[in-house]
Amino acid sequence: MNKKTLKDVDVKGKRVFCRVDFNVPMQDGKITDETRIRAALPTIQYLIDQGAKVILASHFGRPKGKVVEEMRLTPVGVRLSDLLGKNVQKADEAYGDSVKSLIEAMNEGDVLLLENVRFYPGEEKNDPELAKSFAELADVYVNDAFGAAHRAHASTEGIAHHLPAVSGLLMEKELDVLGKALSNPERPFTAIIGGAKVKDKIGVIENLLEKVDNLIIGGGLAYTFIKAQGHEIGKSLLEADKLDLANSFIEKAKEKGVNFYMPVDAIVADDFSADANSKEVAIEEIPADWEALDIGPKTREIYRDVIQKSKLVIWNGPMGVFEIDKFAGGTKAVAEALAEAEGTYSVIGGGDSAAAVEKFNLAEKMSHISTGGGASLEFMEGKELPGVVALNDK
Ligand SMILES: Nc1ncnc2c1ncn2[C@@H]1O[C@H](COP(=O)(O)OP(=O)(O)OP(=O)(O)O)[C@@H](O)[C@H]1O
Ligand SMILES: O=C(O)[C@H](O)COP(=O)(O)O
Repeated sequence: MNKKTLKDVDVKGKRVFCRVDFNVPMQDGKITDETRIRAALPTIQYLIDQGAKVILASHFGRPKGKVVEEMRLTPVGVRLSDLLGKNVQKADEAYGDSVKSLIEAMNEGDVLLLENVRFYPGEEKNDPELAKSFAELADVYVNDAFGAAHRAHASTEGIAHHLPAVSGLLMEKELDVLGKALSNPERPFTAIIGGAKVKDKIGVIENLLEKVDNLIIGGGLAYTFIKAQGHEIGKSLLEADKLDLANSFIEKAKEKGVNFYMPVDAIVADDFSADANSKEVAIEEIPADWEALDIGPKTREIYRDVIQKSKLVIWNGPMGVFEIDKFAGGTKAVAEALAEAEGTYSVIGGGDSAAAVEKFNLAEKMSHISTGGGASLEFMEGKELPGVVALNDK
């Protein structure tokens, strides 16, 4: 990476504004998945050990520039204190005099968690005044929020123009793993693309077709490809305006010598629900009134085989409606194939695929699970991430 990292600056005794992504799933005030908090610990612990005054900032949810009581970072602060084994002070605001006084009282190695930065309208607008107000709090800026690096906001981009700005350890690791995979992949290199819509994956498919040896398609978006190839798909998800695009991807794969894999069978259901009737059918035999909600057993075998022969696999998007057990088998089969494949480096591109791997208790078996959903997707599209671009060059 050509950007400065935490190891390139001296933070002893300095006030460090450290942007993290503590946007964790929460239900009734309880954190339901703390992966992102744990992923930020190495940077926070490093700053503590170096004797920095650690000022943590994060967004949470989408409060749209207003204070929303349920979106305060208080529960995150409590959990972070437990995980660090030391007191984390929680501010009720994210800048201004009250915050400055709290910082003045800090000793080296102390940790302060600011309030949700999205309570201020200037955050998402990347308001230069708000960026300055954040910068006034500190001597050094560390961006460890890979999950929010695709957003050009005041705490992810604007602030970097006012302070020495470096990446944190998580940011560095994410960029290293994903960057190496895309620029210098071990081969055979396979991408597995699933999820609901073709629309969301156009850029990723386009970019990956230039790089991979195998492209595997699954999930709801697969049925637009199946329809484009002339098969009836019943009530399965269809984006009628993407049929030509789907065919152009298949053509491009042929031209590039990329093996393009689509489902050969499916689990179809007469309703989108847990108690629907369901059955296995060949892909050319999806009944008119049924919808395909998962890849079938023959497809799973083919995909497993490709995975096992790959040296590197990037996976983004589930193979079926994995939230419903009946239609989780295809996603689980892919996760298991990745877990069992020896000598295969597996990169999970965040979001729903990461949630699926967690659900099947296979997270430990993956080589790298990205903490970014949208951010990893944009990275895989080949886009530059504003939160990274703004950091100081080496
Ligand atoms: N065959 C299908 N029919 C309908 N919905 C499907 C099908 N397969 C998968 N899905 C749904 O697609 C959703 C995931 O798609 P989505 O594109 O939102 O996620 P993703 O690709 O993981 O992206 P992100 O990283 O942003 O979370 C899941 O909720 C899943 O139930
Ligand atoms: O959850 C995420 O993908 C990041 O925290 C970014 O959140 P956002 O999509 O609300 O900007």
